Amino acid sequence: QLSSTFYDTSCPRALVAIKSGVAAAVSSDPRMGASLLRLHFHDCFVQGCDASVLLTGMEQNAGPNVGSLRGFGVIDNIKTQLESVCKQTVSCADILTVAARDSVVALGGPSWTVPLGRRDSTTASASLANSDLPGPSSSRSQLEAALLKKNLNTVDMVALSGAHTIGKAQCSNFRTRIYGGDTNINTAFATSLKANCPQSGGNTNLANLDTMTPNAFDNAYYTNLLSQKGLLHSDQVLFNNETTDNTVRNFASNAAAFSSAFTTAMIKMGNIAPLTGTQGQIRLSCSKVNS
Ligand code: HEM
Ligand SMILES: [Ca+2]
Ligand SMILES: [Ca+2]
Repeated sequence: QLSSTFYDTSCPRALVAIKSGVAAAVSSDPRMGASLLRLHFHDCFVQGCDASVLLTGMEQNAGPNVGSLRGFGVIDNIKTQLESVCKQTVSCADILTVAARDSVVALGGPSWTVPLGRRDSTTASASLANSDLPGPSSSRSQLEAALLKKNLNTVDMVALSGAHTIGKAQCSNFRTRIYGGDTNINTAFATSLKANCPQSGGNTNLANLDTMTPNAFDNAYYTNLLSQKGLLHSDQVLFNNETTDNTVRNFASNAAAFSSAFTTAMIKMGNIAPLTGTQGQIRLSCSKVNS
């Protein structure tokens, strides 16, 4: 059972330290907010929110993760600082969960209270990451199935995808979409993306997931979908003459509705299969299991 007051006596400075570590990192590199948010998502979907994604190797080498995840150094720095004030007390899984919330806040998004008390895994698995993380070419029903497997419903799915209001994606993840693979893409938008994402080569070249406000956590992601300017195939399937269209319209026109659905879904995602009590361990260093 997680509790928002978990560190109130054991490490009262924990939340402030995480917030200031995240704020410093995001102010020198706004994209870091996006990277930390994604790290938390990729953690929670594989074995639960247990910091398995932070262990060097293993899960980090899975398809959706390799050459793509960022932010490990920020988490390591925060952990080092917390170890100096509260020895072996604050888990890496909780640091990552709070850092995801603080990232959203640092980029102008909503805040919420984070339940705490997760412990850290002693294992990680690349094959589990490959099977449980949805990919950018997923259909809407594939996305729904991947989220349902984690007890997240369709509204949660549309809301969580709104995280793509910040951050970037590599050319290899949207090339098919802009070169005729999809018909539900704005022509001028596709043309503009081709300049930095050639048909061959340039696999790691980046484009903003939100073409309007890439460094602001707002509801512009949904407005983009209304004009077929979703960057990934898996973004545009949410607005494609389907049952999720009305939710997209609602979030595009009502920022408060999006904020409320997003915070609800983030808390649900943060509650996926945590290790608690005496399960797992409190790592001393987030990148490796205690020796
Ligand atoms: C619904 C299924 C999802 C799919 C298929 C998906 C897929 C992707 C892909 C392919 C990228 C680009 C990676 C790269 O090119 O290196 C990306 C980036 C990102 N994703 Fe997702 N994602 C999904 C859901 C989520 C969720 C639930 C969150 C968080 C709540 C999230 C947050 C992000 C962020 C913030 C970035 C940008 C990261 C950065 O700039 O470093 N995504 N996603
Ligand atoms: Ca995990
Ligand atoms: Ca935005």
